[in-house]
Amino acid sequence: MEQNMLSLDGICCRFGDTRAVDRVSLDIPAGQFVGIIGPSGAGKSTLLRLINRLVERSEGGIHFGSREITGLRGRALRQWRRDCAMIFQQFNLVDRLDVLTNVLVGRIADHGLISSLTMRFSEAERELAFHALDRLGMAHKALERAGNLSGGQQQRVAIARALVQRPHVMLADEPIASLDPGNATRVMDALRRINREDGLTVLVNLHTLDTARAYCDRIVAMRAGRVMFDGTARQLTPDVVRDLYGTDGLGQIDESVTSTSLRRLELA
Ligand SMILES: Nc1ncnc2c1ncn2[C@@H]1O[C@H](COP(=O)(O)OP(=O)(O)OP(=O)(O)O)[C@@H](O)[C@H]1O
Repeated sequence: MEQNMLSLDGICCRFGDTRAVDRVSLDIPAGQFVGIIGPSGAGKSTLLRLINRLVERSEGGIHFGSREITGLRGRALRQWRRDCAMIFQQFNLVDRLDVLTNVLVGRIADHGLISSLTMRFSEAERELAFHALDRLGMAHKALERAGNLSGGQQQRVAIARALVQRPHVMLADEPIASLDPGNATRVMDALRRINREDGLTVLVNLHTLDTARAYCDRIVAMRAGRVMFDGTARQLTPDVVRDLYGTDGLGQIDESVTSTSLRRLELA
């Protein structure tokens, strides 16, 4: 098995009668930048949460290289959660702490209880955190209160916090959904740069087709828990988009997949 290949094999997740994720199988090679698109309720968030075990699968398996993920417990599960860092639409920073300390929180999993509680970090860790901020163009804000930053800046700090975990996989659940276009571009650029420079696998849930087409090596489209399309941006033709979101047009399309982006696709 290819080292660090993330493999989902017939993975299912049910909530009562709802099949949030329904028999999804994907092989994601190390270093791929994968965008997951689809209408609201398609199962995109649940898929990412299954991978990092925030929700449990009903059926199927997940492997990372030779490691079987769905059975991990205790220490091994904590290690896996470090290996696949997650970032969210809400940046989840501690507003009243400074930016550097927020990034250092990403190291806490490596600490014992006492040093975590007192938040004592080594000089090497502080340097690591500072370096991560620098890569995201945020080093100059290191000592500022996190709550004073803009949304885009907070999301870049959240990415820096994820990076100091030294993950192999980055799971990003709608990381730009609450950002203006300029900040959305800065965050997506940062994710792609890290993906290219570190060979980090990135799975990102996106609401806009244009962004998925611009950034992703591979686009996976979901509807009603199933994978309806898996291919490159070039293969995601207007016909495929219409099939995905329904022929009766924009009514079924998630509102942020705008008519403008669809029209642009049609003209392409
Ligand atoms: N914890 C839960 N309990 C019950 N149902 C859930 C839970 N989480 C998700 N669901 C349901 O599973 C389905 C898939 O939800 P999910 O959030 O994964 O979709 P999504 O594609 O990420 O949607 P969105 O783009 O709106 O965030 C939906 O029908 C949702 O209502």
